[in-house]
Amino acid sequence: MPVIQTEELTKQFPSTTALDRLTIDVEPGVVGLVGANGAGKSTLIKILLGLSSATSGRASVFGLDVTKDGPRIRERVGYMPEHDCLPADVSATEFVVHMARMSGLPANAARERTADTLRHVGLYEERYRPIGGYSTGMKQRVKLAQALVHDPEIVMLDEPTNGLDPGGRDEMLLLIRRIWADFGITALVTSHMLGELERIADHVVIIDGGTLLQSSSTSEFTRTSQFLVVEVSGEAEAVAATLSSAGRTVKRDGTQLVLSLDDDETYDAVRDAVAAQGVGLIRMEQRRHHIAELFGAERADG
Ligand SMILES: Nc1ncnc2c1ncn2[C@@H]1O[C@H](COP(=O)(O)OP(=O)(O)OP(=O)(O)O)[C@@H](O)[C@H]1O
Repeated sequence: MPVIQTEELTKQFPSTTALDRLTIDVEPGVVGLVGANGAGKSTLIKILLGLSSATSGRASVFGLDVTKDGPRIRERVGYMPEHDCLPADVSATEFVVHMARMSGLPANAARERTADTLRHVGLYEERYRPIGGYSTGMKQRVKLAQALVHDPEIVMLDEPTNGLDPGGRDEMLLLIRRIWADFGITALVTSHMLGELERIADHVVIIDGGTLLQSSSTSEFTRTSQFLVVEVSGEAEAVAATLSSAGRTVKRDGTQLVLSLDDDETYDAVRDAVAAQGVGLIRMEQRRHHIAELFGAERADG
């Protein structure tokens, strides 16, 4: 059963249509919600959480209507907001315990769950230091911890890698993947960076100007293309020349050769050319699409 469903969901602000008849189904797993700045990602999350109301259309979480069942939905959902919203002068432990208590956990359970969750996000050592002294990466982890502390069934994470350096981003992505893999908590993750979600998401929903561009499993997005990528240990130029003179269309891409996969004999042609040049064949495989290719390379890196 889908955990999130929307039907013709529309959100009209006075000067802009943030969501325009958006219809999506989200199945359990890690789900990437991708779109450029202003695409409508945060607006969708806020409607799902009952923080904002739709102009028209319907939305449900666990089959519960967001307009009628807000409190019951919020009991089962964790939310990590996009912007910095943490008090500087309290520790991670104090803050996350407070959020756990707000979710209805008794004092002892709140303390235990806080310790477990901060350990899970890698903040156990620093848990008694004031948040004001934390790095951006540590603050993002506190926000993630408060979203997880009441043991939700789904977490909605709005731009969790924002402001992080490449190492911090990788760590955050790994943590998100583990939320699903280790605890079975569905994660709806927004990002304007397509490449990073491709690495961790089971399913990707792409929106643009509030409308759905595509919703597919990640493997469907990254299906194989009609190009063969070849890497050789010796002189790639000579191999390329041999393939060209055998009538093959071949391009150099750095140290790799990329051939149009015209027919089954393409593989044999590569083996022959490699043998003729006396070089080693390191890799020969069908190239896969990257989700970012659908949108142009410039958006792939944010
Ligand atoms: N409270 C509001 N009042 C008026 N317009 C709004 C409001 N909130 C969002 N918008 C507009 O709705 C559109 C969608 O915004 P939204 O924040 O949902 O996009 P987003 O995909 O989350 O982008 P970002 O990553 O920049 O947050 C934008 O054009 C934005 O300016």
